[in-house]
Amino acid sequence: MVLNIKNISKNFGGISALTDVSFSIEEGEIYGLIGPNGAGKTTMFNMITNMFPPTSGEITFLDEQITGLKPYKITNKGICRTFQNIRLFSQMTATENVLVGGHSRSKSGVFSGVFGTKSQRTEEERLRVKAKELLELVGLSEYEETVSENLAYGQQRRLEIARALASDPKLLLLDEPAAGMNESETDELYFLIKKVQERGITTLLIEHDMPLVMKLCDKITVLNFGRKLAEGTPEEIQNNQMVIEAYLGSEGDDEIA
Ligand SMILES: Nc1ncnc2c1ncn2[C@@H]1O[C@H](COP(=O)(O)OP(=O)(O)OP(=O)(O)O)[C@@H](O)[C@H]1O
Repeated sequence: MVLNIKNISKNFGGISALTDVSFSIEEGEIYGLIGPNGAGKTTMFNMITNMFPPTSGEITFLDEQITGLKPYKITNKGICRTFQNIRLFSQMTATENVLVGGHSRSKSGVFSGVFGTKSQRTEEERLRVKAKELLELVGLSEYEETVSENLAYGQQRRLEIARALASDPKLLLLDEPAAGMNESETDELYFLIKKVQERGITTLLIEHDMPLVMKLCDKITVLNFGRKLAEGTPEEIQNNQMVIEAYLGSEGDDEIA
């Protein structure tokens, strides 16, 4: 088991964003976390990365308790995330953005290679080779030197994934990677996430694009009003009456079946 979420609750003042949610993810899975708007999905990512501590419950990553660890320590252990809104350094090139991701786990600082010791320069070189390889993986080889704000929307989203992969995660958390993408960009994203899986990386995916979720995920947990409503394979989830009703009653435009 890669990740075990055990009885996680989170209250923000009077709001219960999550109530007693448990699920676990096996190695190599693409695991979907879905639910209507405000269901608590991003809050769950914030619990896993400890942006905020849970009110109660425990999170175990590769048999080690990570609840309460500092976010950078959680990254160092091998969990990396992307955000709902693009958070690239808009004036930096694609390569530089990926290098920043790699440096978040490297021993040397971002620019130390320029002035630093031989071993730091070797490390810098290693990260550059890796950045090149990751840009190829996400289909951005042609854009290595392009300033990220000049990339198309779908390309920026793929660049974010390359940056997250630069820290060599064992678990990748993707928060609505297909948001705002057109159909061909979403198709490319599908193949990219599959390629990430082939590398042995486990993915936890928040996504509103139901056809993509159903095609991609091995298993899914559905949240509704901060509680776990259902868990199962895409087929089980699509046929679950409670899930269908939760989506029909929500104001979002997701369609579960
Ligand atoms: N930092 C915070 N402070 C106060 N309330 C918060 C905070 N973060 C989330 N919430 C509340 O917790 C609930 C769950 O929000 P969350 O963003 O986790 O939902 P979500 O499922 O990711 O929604 P969406 O699909 O719209 O992104 C909401 O009622 C939200 O207002």
